[in-house]
Parts: sequence; C-alpha cells; structure tokens
Amino acid sequence: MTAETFATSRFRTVVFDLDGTLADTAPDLTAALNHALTALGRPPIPPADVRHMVGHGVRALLQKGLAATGEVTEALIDQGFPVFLEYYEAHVADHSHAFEGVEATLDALVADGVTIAICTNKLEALTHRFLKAIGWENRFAVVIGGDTLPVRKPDPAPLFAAIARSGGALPAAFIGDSITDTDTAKAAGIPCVALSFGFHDRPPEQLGADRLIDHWNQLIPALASL
Ligand SMILES: O=C(O)COP(=O)(O)O
Ligand SMILES: [Mg+2]
Repeated sequence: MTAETFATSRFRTVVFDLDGTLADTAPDLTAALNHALTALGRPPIPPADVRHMVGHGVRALLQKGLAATGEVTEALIDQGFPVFLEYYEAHVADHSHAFEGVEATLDALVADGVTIAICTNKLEALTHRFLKAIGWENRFAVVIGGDTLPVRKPDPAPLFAAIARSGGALPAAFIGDSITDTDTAKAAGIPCVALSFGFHDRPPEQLGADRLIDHWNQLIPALASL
C-alpha cells in the first residue's frame, strides 16, 4: 500500500525535524565543517562521522569536529563559527536532498487536512535558505529554528511554538531522527516517530521513540498506529 492510499491518523498537526529527517543534509554540513576545520588548521572529518555529530546546532557541530581533531576551546568555536556559516550559506543545498518518499508523504498528510511544520536546531535563516533552494519554501505552515526562541531542542518550547504558531490544531506528533528529538517530544508529552536512517549518535532502537520507521513510506501507517 502506498502512503497516499492510507487514511491518515488522528493527528491534526505533524511537526518535523529537518536535518536527517526530511533531508539528508550531511554532505553540505560535512563540507562546511571541514572548510571551518581546515581554516583552523585541523584535518577534515569523513562524512560518515559527521552524520553522528548533527542535531544540536552549528556550535555543537564545531565543538564535536574540534574534539575529533584536537583540543576544543570556546575561542576556537567562536573563530570557526563565521567561517562555517559563510561557507554553508553559499552551499546549503549543493549535495543535500530530501529522503525518498518525503514529498509523497507530506502531500498525503496535507491532502488529509494535517498541518505540517518544522522544528529544527538549524538556524532559522539557514533553514529558510535550504527550503528555498530545494523548492519547499511554501510547504510548511511554520519554521521554528535553533535561534527562533531563546531555547532550542531538547527544550520542549520550540516544539510547542511550532504547533501553536501553525494554528494549534491538536493532537500533534513529532517526527525526528536523534535523541534531541525524542527528548524534546518526551519533554512536551507529544508522541514521536523516529527514523532509523537519519543522523544519530546511538543505535536507533535506543532513541526511545514511540515508533521507529525504516522508510518514509512507513510514516503514515506508523502515525495511524499511535
Ligand atoms: O544540528 C543542526 O544544525 C540541526 O539539526 P536538526 O535539523 O536535526 O535539529
Ligand atoms: Mg535531525
């Protein structure tokens, strides 16, 4: 059965994480991180390793990149931050792409009257830039980025804001790929579906999600089962 043939779930708002959930953004994040590390005199990190470092924002990514290649200081993170941003802004979607099945699933949810929103730790401006680059600028009711509020995931406030600012239709569910996302959903008391193929730093079974899916075409059935 395809995503389109399923009646959707009881959920009226579905909020999505971005990196490693809606899109495989690791190639461009890796290039930007390695650009910054090179500028700081560090060796590059293989893309496969960077996939485990994404999900807590740019500064955390730099911190992990520095830790993997030598000492970490706040001063080095401060130095690397603008170098990372300048590169990433110019290459936000050079090699990144939506995961297979995302568009059909989002279309099916919207056709069923579900409001869709994004709650990411990516900076809000970079998120809009990415969405525009892949032609998704009008897809989501609202985007809450890592700097939209004074706090970011795993604080539940950004998830609550994504729901409220997109109309507040309940019940809501959250879809993500990392422990940041499952912790956010738990803190908010909102059901969570995790993807087994996103970016995470532990076996996906240990994320503690209510449902774990291996492909986007399993999302609507998973939501229907919650
Ligand atoms: O770490 C980031 O920059 C963003 O990651 P997220 O979209 O998975 O929240
Ligand atoms: Mg993610």
